[in-house]
Amino acid sequence: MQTDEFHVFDTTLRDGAQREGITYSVADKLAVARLLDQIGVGFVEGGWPGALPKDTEFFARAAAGELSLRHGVLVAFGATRKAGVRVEDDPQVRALLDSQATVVTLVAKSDVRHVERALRTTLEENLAMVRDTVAFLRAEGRRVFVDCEHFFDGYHHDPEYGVRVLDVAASAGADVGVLCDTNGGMLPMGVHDIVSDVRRRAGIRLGIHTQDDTGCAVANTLAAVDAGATHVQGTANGYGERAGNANIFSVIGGLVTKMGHDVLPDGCLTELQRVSHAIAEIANLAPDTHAPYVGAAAFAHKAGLHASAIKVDPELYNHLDPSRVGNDQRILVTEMAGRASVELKSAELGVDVTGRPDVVGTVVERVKEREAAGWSYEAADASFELLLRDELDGASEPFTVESYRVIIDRREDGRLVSEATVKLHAAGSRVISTEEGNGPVNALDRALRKALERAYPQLAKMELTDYKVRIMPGRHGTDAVTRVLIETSDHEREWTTVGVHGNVIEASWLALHDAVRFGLLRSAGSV
Ligand SMILES: CC(=O)SCCNC(=O)CCNC(=O)[C@H](O)C(C)(C)COP(=O)(O)OP(=O)(O)OC[C@H]1O[C@@H](n2cnc3c(N)ncnc32)[C@H](O)[C@@H]1OP(=O)(O)O
Ligand SMILES: CC(=O)C(=O)O
Repeated sequence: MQTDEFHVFDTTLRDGAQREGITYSVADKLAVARLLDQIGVGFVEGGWPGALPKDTEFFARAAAGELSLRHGVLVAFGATRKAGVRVEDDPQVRALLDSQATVVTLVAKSDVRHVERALRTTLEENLAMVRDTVAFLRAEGRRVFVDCEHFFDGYHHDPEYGVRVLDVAASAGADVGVLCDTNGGMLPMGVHDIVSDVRRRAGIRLGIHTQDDTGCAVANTLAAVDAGATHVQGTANGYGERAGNANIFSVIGGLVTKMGHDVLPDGCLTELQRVSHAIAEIANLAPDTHAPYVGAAAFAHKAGLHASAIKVDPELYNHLDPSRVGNDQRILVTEMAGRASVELKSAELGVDVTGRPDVVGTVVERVKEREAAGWSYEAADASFELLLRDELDGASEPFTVESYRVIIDRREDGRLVSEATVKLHAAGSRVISTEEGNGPVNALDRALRKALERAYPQLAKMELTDYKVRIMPGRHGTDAVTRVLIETSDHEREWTTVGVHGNVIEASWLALHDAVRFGLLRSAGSV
């Protein structure tokens, strides 16, 4: 359990689910809640029971034993009672009790314009709605947090009213008054000033909930903490309505590694990257490669000058040790590489280049020349490793190709039939193989594997899992070239290879050839 001194409150399953494009099933929600518990957040807001049938079911299944949180507690979200309705008669407030959540977050209006124009009630009735609902839930033994919607916008119009809402909530027994930047229009300086002022005037613990419409949600959250908020709300990967919410991983990263707030249980910080990616999978969204702290590129270095300093000390170009948040440093070898980049990349790949400055220099030059011609090694580690090993000691060739041929036959009925023939030498024999495929590259892939299967039965385990083609516009009067990236898997590991040529079939063949060659050398333990 976290201490109560500082709350990390996650709303991935409530506000995060308001992101366009996300639709969780109940099973998804249970899985996300378990993942959030693995990073040790103190509060997991599960949804709005009574408003969404799925959320009602989620709380019922959680209460029936399908969810047991080790670090945090489950929170139900709902609104204050309706205007003019007795709290005990409000079915949505009843649904909050029925959810069996021990903590409830109530959204309350704290901007006079919203009270008058959206709720269409009086300022006094809105205060009574807050008071009645908090007191009712407290009397039923629930812990209550109050999300003050549009607090910052409301403060600009009437700095007194929001504080009155907070005071009413506190006197009715609420634990936290959460200042919400609902429209997400704030900047950190304004958040800091307002939180500081409210902290002096309101008699309740303050929380912060920010949206990312100015791109400042995380900064606004940290500014609020600096000004005295001790409860932060955010969502996994910043998912949320419109531009999203404060990314909880960045907020936690900032709090723990920059501001000295030890807000997670021991051992949880290193789970950040894994949990971020696992939640992206469940949300059916690609993980953001460039996300701070947890993105695959968050500690990836492309510039040669960065690498040369990192070689001396990784701290010189990293804002923190990536392993603290479960991430890794990566060196990218591209046209921007220098000798240090190749040395560090070689070490990362387990290739010893000590005492071979000649090889390092040649590889730098070859990569620069090839990238100028349209190649790209930053996503094709396997092709880079082959290039490096070929320069170092001439990595062995498990097979040599004599020729290949591809035919595309458009039949009278409109059917397209692709057929490829590959002639090669492997394990002392000359082999000729012909295969059909659903396209020319598929036919080539099948013919190549067929030709090699007797010599290398392990090829049966390898499969082409991704194929990307990009036309690179010609430069300085040269023709356009095609770049092909192929991802291959042997069900234990994936590797990516690249091929570039003016002809798409040859570009594909080069990438395919590297893919199979790398796979065979890997299975032989040579790479
Ligand atoms: C800032 C935020 O993101 S808060 C979270 C927002 N999340 C969601 O809206 C997702 C779930 N929402 C829903 O399922 C639906 O919108 C519901 C069930 C909440 C409401 O559905 P309906 O009652 O059909 O919606 P409708 O738009 O007609 O009315 C909303 C009512 O809530 C009232 N209301 C709005 N905010 C509050 C509040 N903080 N406290 C009390 N009542 C409120 C409105 O005045 C309106 O009252 P009325 O019925 O007397 O006119
Ligand atoms: C409560 C909430 O989600 C908001 O005000 O943005």
